[in-house]
Amino acid sequence: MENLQAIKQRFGIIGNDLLLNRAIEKSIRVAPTDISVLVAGESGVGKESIPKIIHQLSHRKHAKYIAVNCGAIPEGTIDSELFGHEKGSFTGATQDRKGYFEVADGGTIFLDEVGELPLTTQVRLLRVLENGEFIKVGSSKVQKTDVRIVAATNVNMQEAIAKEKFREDLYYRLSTIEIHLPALRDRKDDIHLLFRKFAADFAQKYRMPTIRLEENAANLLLNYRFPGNIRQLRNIAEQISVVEENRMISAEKLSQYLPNHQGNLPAVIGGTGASNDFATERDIMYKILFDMRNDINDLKKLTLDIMQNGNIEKVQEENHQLLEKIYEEQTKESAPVEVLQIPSVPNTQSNYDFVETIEEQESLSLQDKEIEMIKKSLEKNNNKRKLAAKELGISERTLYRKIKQYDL
Ligand SMILES: Nc1ncnc2c1ncn2[C@@H]1O[C@H](COP(=O)(O)OP(=O)(O)OP(=O)(O)O)[C@@H](O)[C@H]1O
Repeated sequence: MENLQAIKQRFGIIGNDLLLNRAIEKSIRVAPTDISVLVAGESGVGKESIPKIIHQLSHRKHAKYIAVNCGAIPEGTIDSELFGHEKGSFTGATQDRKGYFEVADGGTIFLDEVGELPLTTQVRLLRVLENGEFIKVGSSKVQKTDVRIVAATNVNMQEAIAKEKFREDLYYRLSTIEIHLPALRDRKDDIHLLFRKFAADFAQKYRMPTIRLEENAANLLLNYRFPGNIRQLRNIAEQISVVEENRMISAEKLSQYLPNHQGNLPAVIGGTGASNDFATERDIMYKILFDMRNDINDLKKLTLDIMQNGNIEKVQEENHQLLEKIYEEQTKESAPVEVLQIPSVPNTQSNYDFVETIEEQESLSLQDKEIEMIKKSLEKNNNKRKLAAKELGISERTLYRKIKQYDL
């Protein structure tokens, strides 16, 4: 059996918790067999690494590994995605299409969020599990495939069965072996280890010094419940790494990043909980508006100087400090230097570059805003995707897709 530490390193798994180790050991042991595995655990605990370990340590490792987010595929197309379709079987089916079960023949399919599968698809899946048979949408020909299935869920499957949302027979077929990953709050010894690793990663990514926690902040982190588990811890480490100028983080500072934290620390602005989030948000908005107003005034002055005084060198000399400030800010955001230099002769090419850069930055900041709003809503709704999707005015599936897309 491959060494546990080596596996953790190979798959980027951090932590020494006993339950985590057991889950990995179980994966290693079950890998060489063809047994179906169900990975269970709350959202964000790291379920995705288990099927990868299983596939890589199995005789199937040279064949395909396909991960499917069952919750992210629209109900109308999921059968076609999984099992393929024949040309003309529905409007838009202009060609025959192979499904994942055909493509992954000889390999492994990871069915993430398996509890989201529609009941009709569950019937098809049961058949594959029982005898390796499936039928393409719109076809009558039975095809064979040899695929190992690893599924994952963060919903209580017993409840789903009781509510008749999930077939009991399929559940038993899928969960011949069940591997449970513990919630982060139940593996407290790993919290710091993970935080330090993420802090170091983000320091490298954003080329800034690593953030560190003061002792009381470290204690605060240990006692937080982490409804979003490791995904949430990672996001917190990223937010603090990017936003905080002082790299030594106090408990007071940290508490601003822990939604619904019920600690006794003095609130920085306003009350606690959600209202505090909004108070903080409002203050941030004021600060942004204030900074923007100053920037606009600076730019107005600069433009006026250029218009009134045709001598660029003189304008540069007189506005030395302002230009230095702009230069500094822009290089921090790694914008191209050409944008910041005032050309002494008109240069259409560099003007064009400038427009492009602005557009690119705007679309990037729009994406950032979207990410920020999703994160906020998830935190506010205790990671309940249904509530967050409702609040954001998007479908649960869209939200699910975006969470995956942005790795939230
Ligand atoms: N032990 C770990 N070490 C380092 N990073 C981890 C660990 N566990 C999880 N992560 C990171 O946390 C994030 C969430 O992990 P993952 O997507 O596997 O969670 P999940 O349990 O599948 O969640 P969901 O049920 O919402 O899909 C990922 O960025 C992953 O890399």
